[in-house]
Amino acid sequence: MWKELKDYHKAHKKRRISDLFETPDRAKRFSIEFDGLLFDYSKTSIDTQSLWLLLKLVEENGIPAKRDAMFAGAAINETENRSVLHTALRNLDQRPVMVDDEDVMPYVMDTLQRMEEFAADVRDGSFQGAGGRITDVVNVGIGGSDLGPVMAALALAPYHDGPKCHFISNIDAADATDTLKGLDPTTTLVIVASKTFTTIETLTNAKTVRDWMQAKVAQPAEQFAALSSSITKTAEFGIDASRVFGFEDWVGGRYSVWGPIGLSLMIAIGPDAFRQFLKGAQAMDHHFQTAQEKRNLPIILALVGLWNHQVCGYPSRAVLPYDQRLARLPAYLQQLEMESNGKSVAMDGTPVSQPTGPIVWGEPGTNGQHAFYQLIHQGTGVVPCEFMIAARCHEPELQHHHDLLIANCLAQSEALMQGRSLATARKMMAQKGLDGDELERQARHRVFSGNRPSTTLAYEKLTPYVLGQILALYEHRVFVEGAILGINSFDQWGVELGKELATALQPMVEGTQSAAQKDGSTQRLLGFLTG
Ligand SMILES: O=P(O)(O)OC[C@H]1O[C@](O)(CO)[C@@H](O)[C@@H]1O
Repeated sequence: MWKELKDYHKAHKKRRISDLFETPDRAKRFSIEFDGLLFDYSKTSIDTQSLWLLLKLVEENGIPAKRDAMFAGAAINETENRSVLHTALRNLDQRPVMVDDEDVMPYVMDTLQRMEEFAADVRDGSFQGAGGRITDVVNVGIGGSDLGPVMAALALAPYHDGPKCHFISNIDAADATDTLKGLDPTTTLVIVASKTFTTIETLTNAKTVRDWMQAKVAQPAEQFAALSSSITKTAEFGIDASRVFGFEDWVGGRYSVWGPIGLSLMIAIGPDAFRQFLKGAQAMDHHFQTAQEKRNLPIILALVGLWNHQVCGYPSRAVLPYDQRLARLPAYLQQLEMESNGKSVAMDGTPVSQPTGPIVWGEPGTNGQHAFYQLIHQGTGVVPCEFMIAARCHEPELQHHHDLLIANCLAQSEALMQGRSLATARKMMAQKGLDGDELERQARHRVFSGNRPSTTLAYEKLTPYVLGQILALYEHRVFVEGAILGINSFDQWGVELGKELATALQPMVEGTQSAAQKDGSTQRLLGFLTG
């Protein structure tokens, strides 16, 4: 099917997206409305025929069966022989989910209840620090043990009514130093978040925070909680089992915000709002499992991605939330998408036949407009843009800001599609009184080629429920893209080599081992940095 798709794209390369709107109901036919969301992909070059071909990819690759296998607990993470069951964490109906003939739901619900009880105790002051009621929570984690709660805590800022959340992730001492500055160790709760509890950044930071606390608190371990799948290692660190919230290896790090890794978020927004977050994701799970393929949001979002990257050959995609509180969403999606689908071999170990995941990047609008949009509009490459925007903001008294935000968001996708012709640019310059060569020269700088694809995901308001929907939508998009590409979206071997080499380099940096075996560049840099 790839060949048919590429041939079709080639044959219609010159056609403009704006011309596709000659079909009067295009905006309706190439959009999906579901549960308060509107996903518009009519401003892409996908037409009826290419959509049909793309849907064939879904059929040919057995996506419905693969999806059902994931939800049912099959070990689809074949390189680690693991099930992939982050969906179980938001399976609030408690439909049984079997792993090795055992229903995991009682464990999931028991952990959720323990988290809720602990969060309630922290929020109402039943759980106290040495200096009294907890005022601040510091989550120490990295990657999937950081990005989800960081992103969601910012996204849901209007719902915060608990202690303030802080996050330390980087091994750079600046992160711990700057985060702890101004915090009172006697009223701070530290959550050490690490699935494996072996990650060097997290363990180093956790020890540093413990030392910081030790100066003022006699028993710092009593103000520590842990989120991990290794109860042995958390015990070795000295954290009491009553404050350890576990999850199994069938929850991947970048898919883990729904369970214990979301504890800091739950403490900030409260257990009820956290349940709403889970409910939004659960609604998306249900939609993904039941909606017809061509009306299925994750499937269509995945197909748009495959069309733009694998078929049209655009190397990256930009995530552009017109929602300041989604400022960390691009970073979250970078891990979700690039750690999942940045692979070079198929499930069976043979080289892939298609390029795999694209580069994902982005920033919120309107800030991005005053930074990199120049390249998006007039650069030589095409960057498919994924806009996001809420119908309503949390600040009704500042509605005029939101009106401008909406106008800007819609203006960008319109400009990307329509562009500005040389004829129009010439007219503009003539109106300015230019003529001859100077008119021509100036006009050419003001041409926008247009015909650049974008999608827009519009939602009612950024509530916990909606955030849950959006994140689950993107998770399933990653799954569909990965399954169609035949790769394993749930391992991350590509991060291992760097970790191994860092461990080997440490004694060389400390000066206890010679670097003579290293390449010339590494030796010279080591000399400069440590000499
Ligand atoms: O939660 P852990 O085990 O500390 O791992 C943190 C992160 O490290 C990785 O394993 C690799 O960067 C991610 O997949 C994971 O989210």
